[in-house]
Amino acid sequence: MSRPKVFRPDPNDTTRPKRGLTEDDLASRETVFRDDLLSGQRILITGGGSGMGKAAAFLAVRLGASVAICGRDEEKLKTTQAAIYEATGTEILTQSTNIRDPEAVEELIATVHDRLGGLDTLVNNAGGQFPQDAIDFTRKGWLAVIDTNLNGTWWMMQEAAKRWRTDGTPGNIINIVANVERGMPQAAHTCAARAGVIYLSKTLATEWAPLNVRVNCIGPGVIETEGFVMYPEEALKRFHQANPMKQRGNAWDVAEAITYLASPAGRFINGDLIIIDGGQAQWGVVWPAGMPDYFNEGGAA
Ligand SMILES: CCCCCCCCCCC/C=C/C(=O)SCCNC(=O)CCNC(=O)[C@H](O)C(C)(C)COP(=O)(O)OP(=O)(O)OC[C@H]1O[C@@H](n2cnc3c(N)ncnc32)[C@H](O)[C@@H]1OP(=O)(O)O
Ligand SMILES: NC(=O)C1=CN([C@@H]2O[C@H](COP(=O)(O)OP(=O)(O)OC[C@H]3O[C@@H](n4cnc5c(N)ncnc54)[C@H](OP(=O)(O)O)[C@@H]3O)[C@@H](O)[C@H]2O)C=CC1
Repeated sequence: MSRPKVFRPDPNDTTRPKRGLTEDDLASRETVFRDDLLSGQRILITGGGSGMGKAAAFLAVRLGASVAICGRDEEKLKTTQAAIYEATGTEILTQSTNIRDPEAVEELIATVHDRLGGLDTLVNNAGGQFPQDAIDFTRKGWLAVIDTNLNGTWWMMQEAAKRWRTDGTPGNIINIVANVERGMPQAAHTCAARAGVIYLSKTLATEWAPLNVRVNCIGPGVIETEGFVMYPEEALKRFHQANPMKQRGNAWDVAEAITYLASPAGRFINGDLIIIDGGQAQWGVVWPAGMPDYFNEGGAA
């Protein structure tokens, strides 16, 4: 199998299909949850302008929550804000923020408290990576992925918790990570960062229990979203073949799990990792987009 050494998506390539759930889907898709399940809750979702974060924002608003979203791209945030308003008549709060910048994170948490009157649940969903063999990572590339997924998530968690401690109010943190239990070739940087977040979360679940702050992670498998643009078409054709259900998940699968943890049903769940991957971790090869020839020669186990 020929594998590109570097794949850089072209933002102007209009030939690639648009992936992920549409705004109409997000506005009307059936949910198992009660209409007012999150009524009164204030929820901040990082990376809420697209993909799973956007789905979680739509669902939370539909279930009565006050929602804030952030991301780097202001236009993306405004588009999502307008779509949610059109679907529900509810205005969400947006603030463009790079989670890698601790001062911007400080401002974001302060704004959310000022504008929503507090914060009940923080969903750290912002993140991502590019596919590359680890040996070829540049220093800048490695640092970009670690800084976003590990440091950025940490700045958010720490700032939210400091405010909860000062105010003496309870808190709930849900970190979206990835399914890294067996590693993932061509995504070693993200595996390192996500493993860091998982064990940070397990530790803080205990350390912050006296503050009445719960911390959990959700590990999605391959979930079809706008973020798929980071991967070549050839690789995308193979993703579902590495799954025993021969399917990809969708953003709603993850949005409903976030909702479960944000709701009173999650009250006694703390320090855990919920995997949503259709069983991929239990089966098959760890290369989501196919193996190099080395592993195929003579038949892989
Ligand atoms: C062949 C395919 C095999 C795939 C198998 C493995 C992976 C499967 C994983 C499947 C499950 C996970 C799926 C998802 O997560 S989908 C969601 C994806 N969404 C995103 O990733 C969006 C957010 N991502 C980003 O914003 C960026 O990737 C990044 C996290 C790096 C953000 O950094 P920044 O904004 O600083 O990025 P820059 O563009 O400035 O780049 C900084 C340096 O990083 C290196 N780089 C960046 N892109 C690539 C690339 N495509 N290939 C190689 N290296 C890259 C590079 O050193 C950049 O610096 P220079 O531009 O100066 O060279
Ligand atoms: N889809 C999948 O199969 C899987 C995804 N994941 C992870 O789930 C999360 C959501 O992914 P998904 O919805 O698929 O993809 P998207 O690319 O749609 O979402 C990623 C979001 O993160 C935001 N983001 C990235 N970097 C930063 C930053 N430095 N500061 C603030 N916001 C940032 C982006 O917004 P903006 O560009 O505006 O900054 C974007 O909205 C990501 O962490 C992803 O890596 C994990 C496993 C599998």
